[in-house]
Amino acid sequence: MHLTVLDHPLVDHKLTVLRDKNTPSNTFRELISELVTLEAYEATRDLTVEDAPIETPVAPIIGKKLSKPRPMVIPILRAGLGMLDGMTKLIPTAEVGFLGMKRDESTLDIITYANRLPDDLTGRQVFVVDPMLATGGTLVAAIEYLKERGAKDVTAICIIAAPEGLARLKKDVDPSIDFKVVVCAQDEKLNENSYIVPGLGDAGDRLYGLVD
Ligand SMILES: O=P(O)(O)OC[C@H]1O[C@H](OP(=O)(O)OP(=O)(O)O)[C@H](O)[C@@H]1O
Ligand SMILES: O=c1cc[nH]c(=O)[nH]1
Ligand SMILES: [Mg+2]
Repeated sequence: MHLTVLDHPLVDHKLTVLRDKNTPSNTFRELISELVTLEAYEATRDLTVEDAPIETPVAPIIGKKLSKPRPMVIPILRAGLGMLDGMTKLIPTAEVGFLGMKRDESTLDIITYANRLPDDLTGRQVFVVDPMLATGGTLVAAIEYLKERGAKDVTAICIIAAPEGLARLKKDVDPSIDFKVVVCAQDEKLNENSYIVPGLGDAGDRLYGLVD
């Protein structure tokens, strides 16, 4: 597993406003979108490209374009949906799949309630987006799901990670997968309810409000 923690003053500034409990939902959504675009710039360094001959108004050149198959972006619902438009702004040709997963807050079991993904992910560069990496249970389950469909190149883009979740990914993600993680910050720890400290609270609730 290869971990990148962004180190940039704009990221620090936006993340601080995002964490603030007084930041309203509309600003929170905008900041998530801006942060993921900055992360995506870093996370997409290894996208494969191929030669693309074109003519500028002045001369012919061999440029570069993204190779096929197109990259796949997979938000983990609900909170991951808040990161989708920031990703597709940067990679407008990406295909988008959806995974609906929810952590049972008392048992921490992962419930998968929706799946709209291609059956075959062989040869695809896959980007999973979810703002919070807490115990790591959700991401481990998501990656296992993608592996069953043939994915071998997976990058997780999260806003905040807990050390406990990163350690779990290191231990539990199959080493045959080329697996990278990009985060804006690695926080201190999990609390007794497995929320990230200092974190930002419940990302899904702050984006979309409470449902239950
Ligand atoms: O690392 P873990 O301990 O598995 O926790 C992280 C998960 O918890 C949050 O989702 P949640 O289950 O709250 O669902 P929601 O997006 O619908 O709010 C978050 O968006 C991750 O998916
Ligand atoms: O701190 C946390 C942990 C899990 N899910 C969240 O939304 N926030
Ligand atoms: Mg939630």
